[in-house]
Amino acid sequence: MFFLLTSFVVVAIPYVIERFGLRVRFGLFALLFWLFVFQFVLIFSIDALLQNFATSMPDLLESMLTTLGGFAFVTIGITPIITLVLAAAYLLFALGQWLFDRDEKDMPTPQRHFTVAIDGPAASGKGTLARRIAEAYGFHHLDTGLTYRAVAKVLMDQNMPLDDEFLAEKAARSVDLTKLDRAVLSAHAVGEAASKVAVMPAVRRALVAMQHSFAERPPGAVLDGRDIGTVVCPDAPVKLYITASPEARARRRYDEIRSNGGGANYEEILEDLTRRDARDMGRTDSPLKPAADAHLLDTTEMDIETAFLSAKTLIDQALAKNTH
Ligand SMILES: Nc1ncnc2c1ncn2[C@@H]1O[C@H](COP(=O)(O)OP(=O)(O)OP(=O)(O)O)[C@@H](O)[C@H]1O
Ligand SMILES: Nc1ccn([C@H]2C[C@H](O)[C@@H](COP(=O)(O)O)O2)c(=O)n1
Repeated sequence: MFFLLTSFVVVAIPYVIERFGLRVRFGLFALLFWLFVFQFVLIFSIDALLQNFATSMPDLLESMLTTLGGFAFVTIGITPIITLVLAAAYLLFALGQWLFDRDEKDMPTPQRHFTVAIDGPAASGKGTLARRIAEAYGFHHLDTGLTYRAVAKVLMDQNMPLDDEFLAEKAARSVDLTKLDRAVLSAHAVGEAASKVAVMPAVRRALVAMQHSFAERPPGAVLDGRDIGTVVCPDAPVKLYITASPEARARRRYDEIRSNGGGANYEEILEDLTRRDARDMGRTDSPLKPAADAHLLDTTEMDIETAFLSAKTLIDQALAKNTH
């Protein structure tokens, strides 16, 4: 029993090395190895047998058998050598494969990215929420409204008309995402002009291309605007559509301007927001609307932190799905 068990373990050793050490499935090396051992033992046994047999024979027969034994040893003896060469070649091949696989595993996998798309009307709180999410998750943030404002600012600075699509497209192509100055671009007049240039398809095409590549930055990006979930990032795993009543939004904008030391008229702001909503929702190209799979978040009665916690639940769920 002990002999049987030991023999089994010895026989299994080359297979174990091959299967679990080099992670090769076939067991070819083990087969060649044992074939070699078998051939080797067989040849020596035949040779020894013939030599033994020959000594008990008359001289002539003995020399014939010895010659035959030697001849058999040389010719049949080649087969274990061939087997050995084959086994060695196969072992080298398997070793190479193992090293190659290991190198491939060590290679950095393409970096993953995660996109949060946020849309909504002016002053709904999407920018505030986007910044909060980006900060919490270490994601990049792009306020796409600033890109349209940047186009409008270029045209305004050069006294160019706001309805010339050719000039506006040229301005759009010159936008540098790293140089969007919120302080300069947040002026009321720039926002009004931005809403006008944003209706031009050529401008949108140029800006959407930039926004789309921004969305692919690892480890993740949060983009807020009007068409992020519908056009810029239709495959985003999390899409939020933020709303609030026009009155609540006008109140927030009013408070914002006042707290920055500016003068403001609530009625005028409300009127302005309503006009802006109509233009953003009514244009033909990429109108403001929730994507079919967007989560609606009405923040009229919701403070910033509660809005963030609602978004966080959705993002955490999507992130958990993404890693499985
Ligand atoms: N849930 C909220 N409750 C109260 N105030 C809020 C809330 N969310 C945002 N605000 C405030 O409302 C104002 C407008 O918010 P924000 O700039 O984020 O809106 P927006 O949708 O990005 O606007 P725009 O499209 O014009 O850039 C800010 O002063 C912000 O602090
Ligand atoms: N993805 C976007 C972002 C903005 N716009 C337009 C609509 C707005 O009237 C204007 C300025 O945006 P804000 O900075 O106020 O958010 O830009 C758009 O069409 N698409």
